[in-house]
Amino acid sequence: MPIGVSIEFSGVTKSFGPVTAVDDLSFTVEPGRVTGFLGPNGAGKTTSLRILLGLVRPASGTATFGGISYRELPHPLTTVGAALEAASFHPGRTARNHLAVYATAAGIERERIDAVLRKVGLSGYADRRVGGYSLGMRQRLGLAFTLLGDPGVLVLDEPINGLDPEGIKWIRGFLRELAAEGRTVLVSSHLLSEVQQSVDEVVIIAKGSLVHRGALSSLDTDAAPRVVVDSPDRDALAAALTAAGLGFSTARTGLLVAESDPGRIGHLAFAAGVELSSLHRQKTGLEDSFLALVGGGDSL
Ligand SMILES: Nc1ncnc2c1ncn2[C@@H]1O[C@H](COP(=O)(O)OP(=O)(O)OP(=O)(O)O)[C@@H](O)[C@H]1O
Repeated sequence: MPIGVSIEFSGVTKSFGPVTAVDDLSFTVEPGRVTGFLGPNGAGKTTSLRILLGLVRPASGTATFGGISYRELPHPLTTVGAALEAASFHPGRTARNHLAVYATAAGIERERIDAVLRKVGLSGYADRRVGGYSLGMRQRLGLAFTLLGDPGVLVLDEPINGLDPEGIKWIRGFLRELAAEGRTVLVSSHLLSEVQQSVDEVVIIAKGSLVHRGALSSLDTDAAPRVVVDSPDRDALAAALTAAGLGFSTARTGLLVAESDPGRIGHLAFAAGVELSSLHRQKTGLEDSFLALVGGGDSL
């Protein structure tokens, strides 16, 4: 079993004309865990992964596998398995045939083909034409390809995109299994909810910059505590909050106040003669914390 090496981004910056796609990005991804690389559409995830895989040259900084850039790896296919875009397979050829072409080109022995097909649950379909495969089966074949060289590092761009519920359930277990085998698994997604059940760690970027790095559970506590309060007379409530020097934003269910104690808001409203229709501490789910970090607004 190959040992996973860490993925290291250090001060990576890349612009396309006036657009800064990746901005001084630094983080490390460790083996033995599934790490979610998260951010809204356009945050710079794909560009970062393309830089990591030597497909795009950064303006500055380095992205390496244990200190070695992809292009300098002596055996790239046996070190890193990567699936960036939805793989396109010739519809007239079988899964086995596709993998055989790559295996031959990379000098990988034929036994690996059956091993990877088994691993992704495609053994029974190995000799069928890919044209008849469902999207989920194609995704599995793409993953089989990434595993062909038995790499210690897996880099997967939006692998859950487009999968049906059964496929999603399968891939969650699959990613966990790969990490449990000691591999480094980096999985990008623009939806935290999509990968929440598969990842141990998160790297969150927005507008090309790192906004959060830590265990998935760290997202729960990082969100600033807030109180949600509403009144039949919102304007009067807003005026009372402003007069007390409290910052707030407006959400569908009320005003979100940068304050952890609902009692303080209740007292303040009472003192200002403002009737309240609701008052509670905001329940911050992981998704709320994520959206707050990436500037996605309030999902209340
Ligand atoms: N080849 C390119 N030429 C010009 N602009 C680009 C190019 N590649 C990416 N960009 C821009 O860089 C920014 C980051 O794009 P990127 O695809 O890396 O984001 P992303 O987080 O992967 O988003 P998505 O989930 O939508 O793919 C976007 O503003 C995008 O329009």
